[in-house]
Amino acid sequence: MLKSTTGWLNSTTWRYIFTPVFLISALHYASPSPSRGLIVSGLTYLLIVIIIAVWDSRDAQQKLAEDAQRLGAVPIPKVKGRLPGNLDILFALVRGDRDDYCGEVFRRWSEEYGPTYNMNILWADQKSRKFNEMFREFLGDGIFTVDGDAWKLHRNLARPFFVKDRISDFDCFERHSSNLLRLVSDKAESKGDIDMQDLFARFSLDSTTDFLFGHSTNSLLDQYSQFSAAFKAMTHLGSTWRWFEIFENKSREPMKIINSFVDPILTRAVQERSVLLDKNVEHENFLQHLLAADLDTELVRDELLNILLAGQDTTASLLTFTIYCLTLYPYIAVKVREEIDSQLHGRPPTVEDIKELKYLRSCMNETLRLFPPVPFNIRRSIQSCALPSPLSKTKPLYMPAGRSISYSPLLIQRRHDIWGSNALQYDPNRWLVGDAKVHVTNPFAFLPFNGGPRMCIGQQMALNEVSYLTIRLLQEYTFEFAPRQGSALPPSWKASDIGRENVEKIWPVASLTLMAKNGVWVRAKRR
Ligand code: HEM
Repeated sequence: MLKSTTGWLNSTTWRYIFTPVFLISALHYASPSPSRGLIVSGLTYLLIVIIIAVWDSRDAQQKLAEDAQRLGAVPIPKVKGRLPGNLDILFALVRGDRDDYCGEVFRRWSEEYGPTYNMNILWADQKSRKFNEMFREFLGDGIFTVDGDAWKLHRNLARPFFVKDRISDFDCFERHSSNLLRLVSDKAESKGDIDMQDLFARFSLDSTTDFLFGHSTNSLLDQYSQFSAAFKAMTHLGSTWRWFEIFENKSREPMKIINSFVDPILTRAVQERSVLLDKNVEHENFLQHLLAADLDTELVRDELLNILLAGQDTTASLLTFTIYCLTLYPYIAVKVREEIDSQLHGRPPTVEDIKELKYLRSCMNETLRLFPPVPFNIRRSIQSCALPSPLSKTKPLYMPAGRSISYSPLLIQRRHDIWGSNALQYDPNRWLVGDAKVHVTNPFAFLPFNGGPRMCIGQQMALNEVSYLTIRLLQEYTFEFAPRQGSALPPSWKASDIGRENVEKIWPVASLTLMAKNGVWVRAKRR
């Protein structure tokens, strides 16, 4: 279990508030003049707090140094800013997020300090907050937001539903693919541009709700889908909105819309729960699977929203960047289409077909490598430990307990020392020969679905879903990139010899997932 360090009556409160206030009150009353007493008290308070803070900090540093020594580890290199508290580093982060290519600001620091560094903002390592504190209202307690034994319970409960038969429900993919193809067809006929990012977000919302609830949001059939907008709003509120909640609860309206979809389905399913408990009854969707496990209704609701969040944006992101890469490299699109045509001769794919389409899979892997849907991730150290040093000859790095550790699949998967001199090139062939071994020998070299025990549970389902829709699109259309007015890239990118700036036609940005700023606009032509 994770430690709780909060509580208003802890030793910090005593040291910084109660004790100084007690001393000051004593001084104040002992003083002959009230106004002089007030000034003396104020200054004394400040002095006491500074002394305690310095004392505490020295004490803490000493303890950390001893712990590091015990583990035979050295401190992680600290980024050296120019302003006190590394405030300029904080500003650089904000500026980088706004103006630079996704992750570029971190890449620059890694050139200076090595691949692992401590940003040391405001004189402190970043103490972490639990994910569920950030998304409490939206996600409650589900597989994504809980840790320890509670997580194991959720994982064991969910896993059996993600078996081959379930995740290969191509009828579900076909229903929503044909809705999407109809929209593409309309635009192809009118020679209009299409934002594929928007269509893919709706497609994955519709198919994932279908899979989870047995009811689809059908947002592809409704251009002004309220659910789609509300879900987007909730996932993008992230961690900061609570600070502004004093004036307005920004989650109230979107949550009302989300609940108006979820609650009636849940109520109906709960009424039919007794049927689901019969072992001979097959469960058609994840909601029924959870209800049959006799879970509390609120927990069922949380779990469904957790998995909807986990599966929707990520799948949409992979679809978006796959089509983007195929328009950016038309000669690769030609090869993928040839492979699809020779395997399928125009019919929709089966699971077995998808296994045979090795070049398509290589393209998806290459897209996941250069444009991982979760480009940044975060972990928390429960206890202090020694991390293996990325610079092999030095000692391991010391990680104190209770700290946030951010890592970037996007940067790791573009590293030349791991992926070779052509690391930045989109080269599906690397998955067919030689380099494919990289992620076998080092499972953390390629981690779009994460690694370790919390690895994505929906990986195979996502790969089936993305393959299915990509095949259906390529069977019927060719796609050309359509530059969009008002979404020009920074002029400096063309001349840049760093990263992929000079080849990109869209601006990849990181929200919770990787997206294209302003969308991915294409023109479709029927084959
Ligand atoms: C291309 C699509 C996808 C990508 C790239 C992806 C990626 C990831 C990543 C990186 C994690 C680890 C998150 C963390 O612990 O920090 C994760 C977890 C998870 N994913 Fe996916 N995911 C995808 C699709 C899906 C789908 C379609 C589903 C289900 C419908 C799903 C369900 C989950 C669940 C339930 C977890 C939490 C696992 C746990 O904590 O034990 N994902 N995914």
